[in-house]
Amino acid sequence: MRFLTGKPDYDLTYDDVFMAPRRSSVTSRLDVDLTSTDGLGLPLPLVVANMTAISGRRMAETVARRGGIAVIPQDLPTDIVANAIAKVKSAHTVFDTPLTIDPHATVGEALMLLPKRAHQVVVVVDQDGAPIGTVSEADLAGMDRFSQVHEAMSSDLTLVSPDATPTEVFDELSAHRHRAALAVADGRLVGLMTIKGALRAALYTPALDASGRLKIGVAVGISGDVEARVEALLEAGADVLVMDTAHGHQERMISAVERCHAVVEASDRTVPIVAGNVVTADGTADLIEAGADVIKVGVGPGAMCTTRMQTGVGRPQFSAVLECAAEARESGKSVWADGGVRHPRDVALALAAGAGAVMIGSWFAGTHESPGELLYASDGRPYKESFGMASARAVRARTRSQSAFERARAALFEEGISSSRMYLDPARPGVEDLLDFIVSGVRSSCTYAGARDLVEFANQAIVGVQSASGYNEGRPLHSSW
Ligand SMILES: NC(=O)C1=CN([C@@H]2O[C@H](COP(=O)(O)OP(=O)(O)OC[C@H]3O[C@@H](n4cnc5c(N)ncnc54)[C@H](OP(=O)(O)O)[C@@H]3O)[C@@H](O)[C@H]2O)C=CC1
Ligand SMILES: Nc1nc2c(ncn2[C@@H]2O[C@H](COP(=O)(O)O)[C@@H](O)[C@H]2O)c(=O)[nH]1
Repeated sequence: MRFLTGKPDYDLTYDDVFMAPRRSSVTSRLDVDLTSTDGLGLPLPLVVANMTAISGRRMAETVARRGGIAVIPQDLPTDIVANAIAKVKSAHTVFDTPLTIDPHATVGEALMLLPKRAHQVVVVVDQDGAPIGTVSEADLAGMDRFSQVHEAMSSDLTLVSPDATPTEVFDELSAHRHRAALAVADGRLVGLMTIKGALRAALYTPALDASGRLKIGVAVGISGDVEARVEALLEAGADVLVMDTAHGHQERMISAVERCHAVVEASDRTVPIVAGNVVTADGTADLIEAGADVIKVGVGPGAMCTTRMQTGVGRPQFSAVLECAAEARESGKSVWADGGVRHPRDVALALAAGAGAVMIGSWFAGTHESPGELLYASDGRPYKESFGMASARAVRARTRSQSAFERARAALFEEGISSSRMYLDPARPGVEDLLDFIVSGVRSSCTYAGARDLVEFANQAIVGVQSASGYNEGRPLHSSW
């Protein structure tokens, strides 16, 4: 990447910069290869942040099916994490995991299940797991909540083989005008695919491990028994270990990364270690020396973050990524740009600055796949609650096993928001809708830079610095002025 008119001597946020188009021989946005350049080779350079309100197993399997990866937060007990890993590893790599219900369950129960997946279908299965009907919101509308699901279900089903290609499923659904195809093996329901899902399955490549199962990452904090946690996570099948703390450039962290590295080296697994968060070349170099493969960059840009206001510490994210990525490259390593992403352009700019992948948290909180319950505001808008991992709420949960005194002391140091409403975008209520949105933006950015892949993109991007009015000029107007 080079600056259009020279590098300024102050630091820049994503909003401060723009990309200039340049001569290109890339004729189609579909010719761009978005494989991550962080050494993980993810087909999609996107990572779901290790935040309790955002990253659970539904999120993990959905994002991995489209080529990215989710990181399960460090606050969860290891046995629960192992269970989440097992579920994701057993999920179908092409078909969605269906929501299922007993025919004698109530309409109220079906209505509770529907928002759990963006495909908005619940499959009615018999005691042998065979599909006998489906219900959608339209089928349940106006029904008594205590009536039974079999009274509302539609039993005209599109059944396909789990080996059917996305194009075959697309054609079947178009022909039958059905919402979802049900994949059945040996009479049992094994997956579900909507028409949009079929299109996506044809366009995206899943992120798979060496055994052809979906990938998943897990975070490890620096408090507690790092070695025991890492050993257990390796055993459970985690594909990436993310050593994570607010101040990644501290000696306790460096020691934790060294110990994590030693456990991985002694195991029979080759699992990359991501460590952070830092925002300087020195921090990057120290974590790489300790054994990290990827450095997580970002102090204070996160939507749930109060660090900069509390402490004055942090760094504008574009400059932080640019500097840390350059430092990591010197050792053949890479960085994840973590936090502050609110538009597809921010992802493109992070990749232009040299990030190997981009980590997103809060933007994905307002989706069907985030772990929280779907709630409704007084104006009827659906939302999910989100909170920061350094908020009083998260600290209370993390310190559950400590003494009352230790908990009270820890609570003094909150650096995050305890409650925020992340509204579901009516046009993009599922995380895959957001992935489509981001991917189309980033593919297009690459072609403007004449880049066929993300290595070329980071080499060829030309970035300029803009004023606040320059940024505002680029914002669309949804009504006249
Ligand atoms: N990217 C960002 O800008 C930030 C991210 N976070 C996220 O919040 C989560 C919790 O992180 P964290 O608070 O580190 O929790 P941890 O539970 O991992 O604890 C951090 C440990 O480091 C010590 N420590 C020393 N200096 C600091 C410091 N300046 N900030 C925080 N801890 C310090 C703490 O000791 P003691 O309590 O005694 O001081 C504690 O023992 C993580 O997911 C992290 O990524 C949090 C803040 C900023
Ligand atoms: N200072 C804090 N930073 C936090 C907290 N919880 C999470 N985070 C960081 O934000 C990113 C995600 O950023 P987003 O803009 O996409 O939401 C996450 O990965 C952490 O690094 C917090 O409580 N305080």
